[in-house]
Amino acid sequence: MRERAYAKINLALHVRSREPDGYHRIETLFAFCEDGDELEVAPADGLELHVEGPMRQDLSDETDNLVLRAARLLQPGGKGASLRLTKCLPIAAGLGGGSADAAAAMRLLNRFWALDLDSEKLTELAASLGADVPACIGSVTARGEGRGDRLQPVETGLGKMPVLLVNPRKAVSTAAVFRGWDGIDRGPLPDDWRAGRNDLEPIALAMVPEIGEVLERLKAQSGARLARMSGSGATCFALFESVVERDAAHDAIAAERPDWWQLATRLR
Ligand SMILES: C[C@](O)(CO)[C@H](O)COP(=O)(O)OP(=O)(O)OC[C@H]1O[C@@H](n2ccc(N)nc2=O)[C@H](O)[C@@H]1O
Ligand SMILES: Nc1ncnc2c1ncn2[C@@H]1O[C@H](COP(=O)(O)OP(=O)(O)OP(=O)(O)O)[C@@H](O)[C@H]1O
Repeated sequence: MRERAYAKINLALHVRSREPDGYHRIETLFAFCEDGDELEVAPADGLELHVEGPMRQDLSDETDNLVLRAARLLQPGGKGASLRLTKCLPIAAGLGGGSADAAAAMRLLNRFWALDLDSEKLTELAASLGADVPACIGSVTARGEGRGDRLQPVETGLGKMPVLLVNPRKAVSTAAVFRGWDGIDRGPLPDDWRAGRNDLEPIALAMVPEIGEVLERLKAQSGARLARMSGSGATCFALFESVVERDAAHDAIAAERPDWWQLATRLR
């Protein structure tokens, strides 16, 4: 049995207020790409996790991996599972990689252990693992409020639009970026998300100047409809009218910055 952990992007993200517990109330539009990490499960006596894939080395201690935390959350007495995670998404990148892994583990183990939890129950349980995990359960385009965990599916009309993701290989701490918010509410997420913003973009950009260069290069590509940072960065995305234009952009950026991470994908 396997599940894919779909890469998350925030098409827009507005920060509205800081709560007394330090978390922030946001309004965001989540979208998901058809590619990401892969998770497989096989029978075992206890719980075990093996990590492989190109981004494996950037993950520290495996015991606090979100996949195992998700598994422990659902594990019924006496059941085991051997999980294999193929880590393709960069870590601390604004793509919700760990959150997508946790959500994929919950969907997978719900089937593997025949727990029969509906997606509403999974989404509710997911909130204890992180703000992005509930959205990653369904992995469909949705408006998120509160911490990003109050969800409303929306139809954007974007379909399976081609997407290019670019990360300058600089990890960004989500907590540090939120701490940099100046407390100014710049207004709600508009109905037309294109007219929105990512309020975390200027904060992350001040911490990682390369984000400016990524955005500049994406915006300069022919056919790029919109380029914006995702989540707390540093990954930025651009939407393209055609696969040909997306792939041309990928090749042009790879030629100029072979050191950057890129993923040519589509919205799911
Ligand atoms: C930036 C986003 O990715 C946008 O989708 C999310 O808001 C963050 O999602 P996440 O990484 O799953 O976040 P969590 O693991 O819950 O929180 C990491 C840290 O980010 C900060 N945090 C997160 C979410 C939120 N609404 N306000 C916050 O201030 C908190 O300091 C928290 O300790
Ligand atoms: N399976 C996992 N994949 C990635 N990170 C994990 C995983 N398990 C635990 N983590 C930890 O979670 C932290 C955040 O990683 P993640 O890649 O999910 O964040 P992100 O891409 O910044 O997400 P966001 O969109 O919220 O900004 C890292 O410090 C990492 O060590």
